[in-house]
Amino acid sequence: MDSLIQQFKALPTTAISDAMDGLNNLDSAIKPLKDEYHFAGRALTVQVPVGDNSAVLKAIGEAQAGDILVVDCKGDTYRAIAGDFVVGMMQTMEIEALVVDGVIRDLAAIKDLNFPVFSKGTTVASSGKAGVGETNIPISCGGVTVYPGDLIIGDVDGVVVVPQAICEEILKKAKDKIVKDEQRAEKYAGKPDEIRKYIAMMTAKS
Ligand SMILES: O=C([O-])CC(=O)C(=O)O
Repeated sequence: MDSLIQQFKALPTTAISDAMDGLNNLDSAIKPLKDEYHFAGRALTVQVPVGDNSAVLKAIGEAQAGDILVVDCKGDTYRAIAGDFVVGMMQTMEIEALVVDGVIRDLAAIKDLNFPVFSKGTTVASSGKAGVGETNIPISCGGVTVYPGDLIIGDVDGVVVVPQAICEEILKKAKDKIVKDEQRAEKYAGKPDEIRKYIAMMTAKS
């Protein structure tokens, strides 16, 4: 894992989101299958037509170790973009995580794999495999434009996308935000008088 990705992984998504004014987070309906999942990596983008996951298979074949598969399936929640077999292949090919604006199936078996999946939930129906769809193109996933190679970070609070061109700037802002949050917590924790002053300041009419 390169140093930039490692540094992003050390931060909570909330701080990264704050550094981007909350404007580049995926729809909050896209959640981790387990609370402890936390990933960071480069996006390998996938666009599929509703109900067909051929391009997901194509992406698994193209992936580099550490990639995050980010799938735009137009928010469809009827057909699964992957089950335990497809997710198992992602794990074997050293993909780091799957993020999809749709659903998966074989929930229990996927949880047993301990592979980070972030989705809108589960279904029973599988996808067709007609061979259409694209990889490595700009997509829209969960309301956010994702370009191949963008940084994508997910944890229990959600998923945030950092465009490649502003990675360094956002990393610094997110680190600064964490320091500020820590200083604020220290200033107010266990100090009712300070809290009253803070509330008065924040609610004063100008
Ligand atoms: O093959 C599929 O598309 C979905 C599936 O059932 C699996 O991955 O196990």
